[in-house]
Amino acid sequence: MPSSNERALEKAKSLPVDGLILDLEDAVAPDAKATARGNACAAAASGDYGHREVTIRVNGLGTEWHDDDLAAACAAGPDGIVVPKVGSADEVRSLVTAMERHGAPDTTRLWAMVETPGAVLGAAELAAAHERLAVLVLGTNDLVKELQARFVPGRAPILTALSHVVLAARAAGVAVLDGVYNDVKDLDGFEDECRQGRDLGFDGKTLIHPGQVEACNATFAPSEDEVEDARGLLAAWEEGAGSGVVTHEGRMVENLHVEVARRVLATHEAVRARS
Ligand SMILES: CC(C)(COP(=O)(O)OP(=O)(O)OC[C@H]1O[C@@H](n2cnc3c(N)ncnc32)[C@H](O)[C@@H]1OP(=O)(O)O)[C@@H](O)C(=O)NCCC(=O)NCCSC(=O)C[C@H](O)C(=O)O
Ligand SMILES: [Mg+2]
Repeated sequence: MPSSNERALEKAKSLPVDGLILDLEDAVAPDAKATARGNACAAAASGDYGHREVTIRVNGLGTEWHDDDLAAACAAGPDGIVVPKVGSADEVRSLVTAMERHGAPDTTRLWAMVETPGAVLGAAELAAAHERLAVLVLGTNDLVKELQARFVPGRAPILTALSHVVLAARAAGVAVLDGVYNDVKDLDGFEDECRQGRDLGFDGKTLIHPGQVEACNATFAPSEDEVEDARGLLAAWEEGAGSGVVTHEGRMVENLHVEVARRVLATHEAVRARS
């Protein structure tokens, strides 16, 4: 959300979201940058956002605001500092060095936005560049712009890039969030895109409007059917204790499927505890 929008900052205290990105970059006009920076840092330091992870998206490397944004964000100590248009593993390492120089607490992780062709192509190295890097966030608006592609339902022009970044994140063991859906009035299209992101392996989706929260939560949380199926699969596995393979609902079950079922149930429990 734009950190210049005080009503949005207030509203976020009651939204059922896992995390907040308080933006200083593209959602904030140049003459509002300083006010937005002050708002975001005060919000991050306030402790008013409960369980929600609070992050600040600073302006990108090389912009006139980047150094001041980064210094202020490090002092505020949010859960994460989101840096847009990170281009390479070297940039990740120099960002971490700068965070340390500015005295960021260890609990403040780096979130890198992948939104240029170079970053997508180098995503594996970028994702593994430093242990302080915790999350990759797709910037699909910038990516479509840089590719000179078009927004189309189904996102065929950027599917290769989306999957490539999920592969890189999984290989490095960092989380990965899908990009935003711009048409805040088109809930059907939004739901389709959430489902696609979930199917591709994303951990979640970045949102731009409160009206998108419910559908996103419903898509990324395990459904009742998935939970039921996971419980049945674990029961079948326990019944067949000792054999390397059993069947559940006609499907082969091996220990890797047991791991998946346990993850489904753990996610379900985490969501239930939250709600
Ligand atoms: C998209 C919007 C400009 C729409 O704004 P608006 O028409 O004012 O929304 P509503 O009147 O429907 O708002 C209703 C209430 O909800 C609050 N609100 C609106 N948006 C948010 C939000 N993001 N977070 C929290 N609260 C929000 C309003 O204040 C209203 O509250 P109240 O009056 O008290 O009822 C607007 O939604 C918006 O600005 N969205 C965020 C835009 C943004 O953050 N952009 C940057 C991130 S996306 C990006 O950068 C992409 C990436 O880099 C890439 O390359 O892809
Ligand atoms: Mg962008």
